Amino acid sequence: MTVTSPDPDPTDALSPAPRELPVVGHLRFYYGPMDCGKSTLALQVDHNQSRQGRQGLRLVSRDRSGKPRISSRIGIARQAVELDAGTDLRALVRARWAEGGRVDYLIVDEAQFLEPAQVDQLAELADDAQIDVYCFGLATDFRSRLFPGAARLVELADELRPVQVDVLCWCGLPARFNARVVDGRIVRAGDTVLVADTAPTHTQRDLPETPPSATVRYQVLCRRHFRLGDLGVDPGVQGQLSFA
Ligand SMILES: Nc1ncnc2c1ncn2[C@@H]1O[C@H](COP(=O)(O)OP(=O)(O)O)[C@@H](O)[C@H]1O
Ligand SMILES: Cc1cn([C@H]2C[C@H](O)[C@@H](COP(=O)(O)O)O2)c(=O)[nH]c1=O
Repeated sequence: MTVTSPDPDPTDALSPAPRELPVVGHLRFYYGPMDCGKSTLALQVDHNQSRQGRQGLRLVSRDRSGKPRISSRIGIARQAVELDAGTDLRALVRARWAEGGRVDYLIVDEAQFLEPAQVDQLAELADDAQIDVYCFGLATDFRSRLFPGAARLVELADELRPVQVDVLCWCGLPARFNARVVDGRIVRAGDTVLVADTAPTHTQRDLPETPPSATVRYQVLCRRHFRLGDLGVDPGVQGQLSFA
């Protein structure tokens, strides 16, 4: 008796035997200059995840509002857990589990301020606890150097995604650089961390080599104008000129 095997499936040669893939979370870093919409995107991702019944935590470090929240200039804001340099992110997740909650995803805004070790903790949560981690933040500081937290994210993240919305330099070119402007002048030295907005605000503390209660703001520039330290015409003055 001859035994014939069933006709081979013509797709067999192309499809290897199905293999169970391990379930893992992903660590993603969405980055871009100030004012490009990172916090807006963070809140959109949170909204879309929770709408599908997934449970997550919103985390933030030093939001411009000075409050524990993720706030977007487009006008929306949500409460978040404030992180400091000593926060163990694995302990935060464990605490939520202990309360009987699930953690399917984490949203981390101002992720440039994370300690490198905290980024390692996020990678551990993605790999070992299958948590999807979405980080949003600046890549580079006012000297165009990678923030330590951003550098670690570049090293460890599964996906690096530049935020798609272009912010423009005063000359019209896309702006990737965040200049720090103190009392109207670009500065190149100082502390890495100085929380402020793109609109001028009075500093909360004295800055080295500047008068007390200076005004500080950030301005996004193209590489050429960042290199030259050329801030263009002050937008307020420009407005007065064009309507004069
Ligand atoms: N009134 C407005 N109408 C439309 N878009 C706005 C308005 N105000 C702010 N935005 C958008 O919000 C962006 C800033 O969003 P935000 O999430 O605060 O940025 P980031 O977190 O990257 O600093 C701006 O680049 C602009 O696209
Ligand atoms: C360039 C630069 C920025 N910062 C601060 C300023 C703001 O508080 C945040 C960035 O906020 P955004 O949501 O991206 O607008 O970071 C800083 O501390 N040091 C810097 O060099």
